[in-house]
Formats: sequence, C-alpha cells, structure tokens
Amino acid sequence: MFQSTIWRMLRFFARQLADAKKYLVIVMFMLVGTAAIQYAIPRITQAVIDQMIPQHAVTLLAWSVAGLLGLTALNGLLSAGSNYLLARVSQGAVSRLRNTLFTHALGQDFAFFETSKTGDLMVVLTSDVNALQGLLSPQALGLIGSILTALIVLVIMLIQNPVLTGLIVLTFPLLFLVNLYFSRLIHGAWRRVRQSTGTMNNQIQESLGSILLIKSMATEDQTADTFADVNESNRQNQLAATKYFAEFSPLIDFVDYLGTALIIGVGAYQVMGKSFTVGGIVAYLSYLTILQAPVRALTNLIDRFQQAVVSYERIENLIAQQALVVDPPHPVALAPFHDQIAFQHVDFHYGNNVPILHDVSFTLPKGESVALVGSSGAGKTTITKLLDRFYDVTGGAITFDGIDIRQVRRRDLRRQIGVVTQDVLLLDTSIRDNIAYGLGPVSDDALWAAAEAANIADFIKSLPEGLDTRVGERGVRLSGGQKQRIAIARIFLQDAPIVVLDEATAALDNETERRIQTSFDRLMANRTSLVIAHRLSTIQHAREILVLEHGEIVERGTHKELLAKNGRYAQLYSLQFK
Ligand SMILES: Nc1ncnc2c1ncn2[C@@H]1O[C@H](COP(=O)(O)OP(=O)(O)OP(=O)(O)O)[C@@H](O)[C@H]1O
Repeated sequence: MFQSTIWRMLRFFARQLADAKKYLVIVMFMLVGTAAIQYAIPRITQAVIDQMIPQHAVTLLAWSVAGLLGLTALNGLLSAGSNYLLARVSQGAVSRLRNTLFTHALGQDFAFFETSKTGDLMVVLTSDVNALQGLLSPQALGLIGSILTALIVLVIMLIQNPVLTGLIVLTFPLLFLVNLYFSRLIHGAWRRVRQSTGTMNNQIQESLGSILLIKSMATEDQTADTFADVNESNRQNQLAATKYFAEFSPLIDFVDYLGTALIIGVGAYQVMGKSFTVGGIVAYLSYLTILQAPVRALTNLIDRFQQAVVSYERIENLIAQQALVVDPPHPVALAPFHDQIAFQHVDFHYGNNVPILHDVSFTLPKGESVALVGSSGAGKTTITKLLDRFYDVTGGAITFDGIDIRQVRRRDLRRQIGVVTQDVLLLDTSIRDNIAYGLGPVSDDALWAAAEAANIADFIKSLPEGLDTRVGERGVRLSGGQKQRIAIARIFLQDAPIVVLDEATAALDNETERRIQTSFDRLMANRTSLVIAHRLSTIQHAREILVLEHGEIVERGTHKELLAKNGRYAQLYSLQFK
C-alpha cells in the first residue's frame, strides 16, 4: 500500500515537472555550471598555494584572485537563478493542486460535509499540500544539483589522492546514519510541537467562536484553565525539541568533523612524505563540504519524503471522494416554472440508513402555498432539502413541471428556488454584498427595492454607512430578525418563482415578527411557496397543510378542514393558542 502510494506520488510529481520542462532544462544547465564552479574554486586556491607562491608569480596571482571573485559572483547568480526557477515550478504545481482540491471539496455532496470535519479538510488543503511542497522545494530539487557536484568532485579527488579520498568516503555511512537517527528524533519532537500547536489553535478558535456560550454560562475561568493546560503541553513539547537539538547538534558536528580530521591528519602526513601538497589539503577541506552536503540533505529529504507520502495518501482519499448527487450526463433543459412540483411516494434516509421519510406524496401547483407542520424532527426540513436536491430521494421521485429533478442541472433547479432558512447564513462583508450574493452585478435601485420589500430598508438607511455597513462574522453585528430580513431581501432580488420558507422558531418580539411576516407575505404573493410553519397562525390561507409525524403525512387538508377533523393539527393548534 505504502509502496504503491510512493509510486503514485512520484508519478504525480513527474506529471507536474513535465509541465515545466523548459524551465527544468535551464535549471539543469545552471546546476552543471554551479558544479563546475564549485570544483574550480578550490582548484585555483590549490594552485595559488602550491605553484604561484613558491614561483612568486604575482601577475598570475592577481588574475587568479580576480578569477576567484568572478567565479564566486557567477556561482551566486546561477544558484539564485536556479532557486528562483525551481521555486516557480514547485509553487505553480502546489497552487494548481490546491485549486483542484478546493474545487473538488466544494463539489462534494452535502452529506460529505456532515460526516467530515472542517478541521480535517483544512489540514488536507493546507498542511498536506505544504508537505508536498516541501518535497518539491528548491532545496529538495537542488539536491540533484549538489549530488551532481559531489560526484564530479569525488571522481577528481579519487584520481588526485585515492587513499585520502577513500578514507573520507568511509566516514559517509556513519555520517548518514548518525544524521538520520538524530534528525528523526529531532523531527519527531517537532512533529509533537506541531500537533500541540494545532490543538492549541483549535482551542482558541473554538473558544472565540463560542464566546456567547462561554459568557452566558460564565465559564471563562474553566475555559482559561483548559487553555493553560494545552498551552503548557505545547511549551513542554517545544522545550523537549529544543533540548534534543541542543544535545545532538554537537554530536552531529563531531561526526561531520571526522572527515576534516582525516584530511588534516592523513593529508599532512602525506605532505611530509611529499606525496601530497599543502594546497591539496586546503582544496580537500573545501571539497569535503561539497561532498557532505548531499549526504546531510538526503537525511532531511528522507523525512520529508515520508511526511509527503502520508500527506499524499490523504490528498488521494479526498480526490477519491466522488459526489453522488451530480448533474446527469445529458441534462434536460428546465423552462421557467409553469405547472407544478410533485412529491411522488418519496422515501428517504440519510447515510446512516435510519428511515426519515416514508411514502410522502403531495403536489405544489404554481402560485399556491403548501405548509408543512409537525413536531420537531418529523422531517420537514428534510423535505425542503430534497426539493433543492441536496440529497437524492431513496424511493419515489420529485418532479418539477413533470420532469424528474434528477434529470436536470442542479444549478438550473436551484436558481428557480429561493430558500430562507431558520439559521441565516451571512458572509463577513457588506450588507450590499450579502443581499446580492451570487446574483452578479446588481443596481442600487434593485437592491433598495428588495430591501423595501423585505422591510429592512429603513434599518439600512439608519446606518451611517448604509448598504456598505459590514455585518461582521456570521452577521454578529445584526439581530436575528435583521439577518433574516437581509436573507429575505436576497430572495426578492433572486426573484425565484418558488420559495421555501423555514420560519424562525426563535422567539421574536411581536414587532419583528410582524415585520418578517409582512415580508414573507409579500414574498409569497405571486409566487409558489413551501412553508415550514412553526406559528400556525401564519398558514391559514395555505392551499394544503401537511401534518408530518415520524416522516409520514398523518393528516392533510386546509386549515378549516383540519380543525374540523379535530385530530393532530387541531391538537397542535390548540396547544399554541390556549
Ligand atoms: N444529516 C443528517 N444525518 C442523519 N440524520 C439527520 C440528518 N439531518 C437530519 N437528520 C434526522 O432527520 C430527522 C428529521 O430532521 P428534520 O430536520 O427534517 O426535522 P424537522 O421536522 O425539520 O425538525 P425541526 O422542526 O426541529 O426543524 C431528525 O430525526 C434528524 O435527527
């Protein structure tokens, strides 16, 4: 499983890199250039020490120093250029991936968002994508360059001084293993730091998000104590990571130094026996850094690689999620609503298979109003969600002017249905943008007309910034009634022929209730409406009232008929007006 994920991830990278072929070719040339320069610089230094100093070759020395400066500058340019190009390639790939994932997540079924946590999705879209970026980073891709340089340098060193080079190479496995072992420990410690930082962030987010609950239950102290615990464990983890780092860095440095010690010891001994030169020692000390670089980078890369594989697996799982409620391959065009909506023997259960609706049938003719009543949890909201096709029925069918709603594009269907829910969703932007959300450019006249119709225009005018007033996160700066009227204004502007109204259960004061009711009445006039009624006084003119219990229609008829029947409806009615 792990193995095959690795292959799929590598293929993914290959596809991403293939798109940027021309950049990669340029980068390769730059890397070869850098390798050559890195080899040449110590070589020139060696020549200065071994030849120019003994021969007093001053002119050549001046040229050599100028050459060294020039080469160093060129090396800087080449590595800056290749870093930039590699960063461009990797950032392009990552940003494309993030777009794909976000669009994919948005396209998921409603049910998907009910079962997966927002936090987990955030992790995939941010940290997991970052982990892949870590592997596609200039440092990681630059490893190819440093391996190339190291190989060239190694071959030349072997030709020059096989014994010393052989001894240096012998230290590499040790260097690699020590690096790998300790960097794992250090990385593990940092991983724990990241986890506890995540927990801490979640805690902050949750507390600030439920500040009203905390204040009203006076649990500030308790919340602060819980936070202090999480914060303390984060501090402990950070301390542990820092301690590991402090303890192991000297050890890693010591192993790194073994190579240097060999060059100085063996090299100097060879100089005494005239089989090596002082300049050679100096050059070899520079080459050692070049040789050790990829060994150390490789350990880092192994870790990143493992993290990336885990992340890639989670990304694949998200991509593998396929929405079930999708548009048909050959959608039927939907004309403006002109006849009726019909629920035909509709059965429904959510993902957990608990039956919610059973054999629900009713029709909603154009221009009429049908009301749903019943106790909490009876399935009223579920019926409205099915009409909007957030879920597909599990039995029976819903038709729109005789066409099964599964045969049309969801967008075409939803455009014709305006929904006002109990908990109004507003975005943290201006009142203007909230009313016009999703409706494209809208004139101020149209906005004001909608606001008037929704009984919210006076309130907006009373605000110093009018339509440009920001509503705050989730509309916190507005009252429940104001939020609902903004949502109603949106529906007026949308001008959908069908409206679904879920009346607020929250106790609104009489004045607000009257205002909302007036705007509801205006919305329903000349439109077709499906109303979930909690205040039974408001639906007396409905063409048909459906009384729902445990997902079944137990009574149906007009207000008068149902009262005369003296059944469940009459009971609910008398409960409200007693
Ligand atoms: N996403 C879901 N997954 C599983 N069960 C659900 C889901 N949404 C709702 N339910 C269940 O479906 C049943 C009907 O819920 P629904 O929201 O349709 O009731 P309702 O009649 O609108 O209630 P209320 O008047 O309280 O709003 C409830 O028992 C509820 O627990």
